[in-house]
Amino acid sequence: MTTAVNTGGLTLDGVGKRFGRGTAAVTVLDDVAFDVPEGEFVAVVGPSGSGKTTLLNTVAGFVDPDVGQILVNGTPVTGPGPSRCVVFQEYAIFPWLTVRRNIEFGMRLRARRRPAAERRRIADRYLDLMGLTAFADALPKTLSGGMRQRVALARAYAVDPEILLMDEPFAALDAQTRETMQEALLEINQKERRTVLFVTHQVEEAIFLADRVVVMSARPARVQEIVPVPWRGPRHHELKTTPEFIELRRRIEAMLRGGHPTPEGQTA
Ligand SMILES: Nc1ncnc2c1ncn2[C@@H]1O[C@H](COP(=O)(O)OP(=O)(O)OP(=O)(O)O)[C@@H](O)[C@H]1O
Repeated sequence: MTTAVNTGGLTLDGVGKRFGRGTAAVTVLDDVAFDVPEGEFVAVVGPSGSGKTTLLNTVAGFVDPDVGQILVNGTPVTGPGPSRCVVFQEYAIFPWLTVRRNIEFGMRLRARRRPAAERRRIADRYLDLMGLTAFADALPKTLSGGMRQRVALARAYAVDPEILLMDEPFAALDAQTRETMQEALLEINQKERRTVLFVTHQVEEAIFLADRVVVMSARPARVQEIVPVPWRGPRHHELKTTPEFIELRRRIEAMLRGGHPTPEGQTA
């Protein structure tokens, strides 16, 4: 079964955010601007504490920017809404619901609510795509961390938002599970192209997953550079050990160590 995928484009237009007042005020985001065209996977990397989560939260509508605006398909974001769905680092799934019910739950909250039989069909599809069919009736506590994140991803895809937002979704997983999850995410996104904004600490993860990597400066976060990732089509972990990949990773890591915005006009 193929489903019409509900995807859209994202624009960040001069987004700025300060927290606190007076001498205690901290500017976290400064004139952040970039586009994520429909169906593109963009990863955001930046030094620790630079404002990556704040950036994602402004797109989610959890945090209001002080200046600038965020547009989803040309419509300004004024708060949280069904056009965007966030996958967090912690397993934001309900412990008292089975895997299937967790996946169906997100769909029940949508304004454009689908009939129960259709919700079930869609849940079946994502159970299958995320390798969860055998665990459909299991409770989350019986699952490993990786499997629980699979449920969170399946639920986000099933909700069918225009934009998927992911905030370090694999950070709590061990290295091997993290690699498996990266491949699982690439696979599902290969089958169903979505617009994704993915925040991560790991440059390697960003390059491996994304079409483009937005490199942020140290706080206040500005866009230092937007780096296109040259590989198209299916990616496998061996890619990470190729000279081209390692060179790109080193380049981005060097930018992060520099940590300061490039002069005006050089930002992408
Ligand atoms: N609600 C808030 N009130 C005040 N300060 C805040 C608030 N939210 C975030 N900050 C501050 O903004 C800065 C950026 O935080 P943020 O979590 O966005 O960075 P990050 O790049 O995601 O960090 P990390 O890489 O460590 O996860 C931090 O100094 C943080 O303390």
